[in-house]
Order: sequence, then C-alpha cells, then structure tokens
Amino acid sequence: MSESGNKPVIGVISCEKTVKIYQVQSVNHFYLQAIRDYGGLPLLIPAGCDEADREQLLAMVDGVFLPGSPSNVAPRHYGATHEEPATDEGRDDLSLPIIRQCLGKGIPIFGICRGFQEMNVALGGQLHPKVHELSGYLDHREPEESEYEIKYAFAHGLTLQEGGLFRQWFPDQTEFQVNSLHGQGVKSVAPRLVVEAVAPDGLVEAFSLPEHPFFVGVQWHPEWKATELPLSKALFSRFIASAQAKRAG
Ligand SMILES: N[C@@H](CCC(=O)NCCCC(=O)O)C(=O)O
Repeated sequence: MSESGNKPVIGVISCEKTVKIYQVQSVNHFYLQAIRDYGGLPLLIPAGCDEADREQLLAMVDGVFLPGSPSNVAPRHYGATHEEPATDEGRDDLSLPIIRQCLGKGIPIFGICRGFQEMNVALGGQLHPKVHELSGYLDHREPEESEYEIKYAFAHGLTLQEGGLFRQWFPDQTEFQVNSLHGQGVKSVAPRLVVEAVAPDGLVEAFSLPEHPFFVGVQWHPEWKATELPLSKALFSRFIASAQAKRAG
C-alpha cells in the first residue's frame, strides 16, 4: 500500500452527462472507491482536452483508468454506420487518443466495460452494438433491478485463456463467475491484443498487451466488491502496483 503523500496518481476519464439543465463531467463512485481502496489517488480528467492538454496531464499521472458508462462508443470510430442514440462524443474524443498515448508512453492503463470496449476500438478492433440480438450469444445486459446486489450479481461464467497473463495469476483456476452490465461487446479483437478470458458464448471479456507494463481491459465490473473477489483483487492490486512502479521511476 502506498504511503500518504506519495500515492500513485490515477487519471480517471470522465463522462459527459446532462443533469437537469447542466452539462457535467462525471464518474461512478464505485470506480473511485476501488482505486482508493488499493492506494491510488484518483484525478478526474475532463472531456475537452486537446493533444497538448493530454500530454501535459499524462506527465502528471502514474496510470490511467477508463471506467464503465451507459453510453456507447460512436460507431464511426470502428467503421460502423448504424444509428447509436446513446453516445458520449466528448468521452470518445478524450479516451481513444489517450489510450494510444498511454500505449506509446508505457503508462499503465486499466479499462472496465466501456473502457474495455474503447481500448479495443482505439487499437483497431470492432464492436457488436447489440450482443443480445445475435444468435448464439447470451443477453449480457444489466438486470433491470436497481438493487446493487442484484445488478452486480454473478451473471455468467468466464474461462481464462491459455497463454494469457490471467492464467499466470491463477495457475490453478481457469473458471470464474462474473457480473454483466453491457449491451455491446467485442466483434473483432484489435491486432496485438491477447485474449485473456471469454464468456460461455465465446464473447471476448478480457484482453491484455503483455509487453506493456499494464494494459488490461475487462468487460465485467471488478470495481464491485473490489477488495473481496479474487479476480477484482488481482486486477486492481496489479494495476496500482504498476502505477506505483512507474511513480518510483
Ligand atoms: N455502454 C456499454 C458499456 C456498458 C457499461 O460500461 N456499463 C456500466 C454501467 C454502470 C456504470 O456507470 O458503471 C455497453 O452497454 O456495452
């Protein structure tokens, strides 16, 4: 755990939302709490940053975190032409280039759900806009119920893939249960990404770039019970440790 005053600074990508008549930047508390629980210091990064702003901000952080969001990546970013009503263009314009900058600079980066999808798109992958409408796939959408214990309950199995980082973390366990709160999913995996885990229907649910200090994306929500579930603990502890290592130089 990082000592006070020298915590790894984690840049957290914000979402643009409308609250009443106001346009706001926002991040779900669960993500920030998970970063704090593992000794990170969250620093929100707002939409509207140009290239120079992103460079200046990236010089200030030790890692970047891409949270989930109900909004979807605009189809044009992955060569699709369908109508997408739930976009957040400000987030897209921030997250997609910052992912590529983190890749080039070796900055640790961890993406969850929408963040996972952004990582795939930023590196040249494509998305299914409505996985539940595809034959042979599960319905991965979040439960309608508003109680967190139901919404974030285990929804399907997960199989860790041979040759991935996750199998190194869990040499004796290949099967897990995860929650599921997404309607979109990976259609094609971006070049260079290593598939780490798949759902029972074959949908890719996690990938990494092993040659990077920490470049990991997951489709489920490990921020929920982040200090309790083995997969969550493995992901957040290693992400923050990687950011701390960068901070230590
Ligand atoms: N919109 C995308 C990604 C879904 C996602 O990130 N859900 C998280 C919702 C809760 C939160 O804000 O953390 C899709 O539907 O695939």
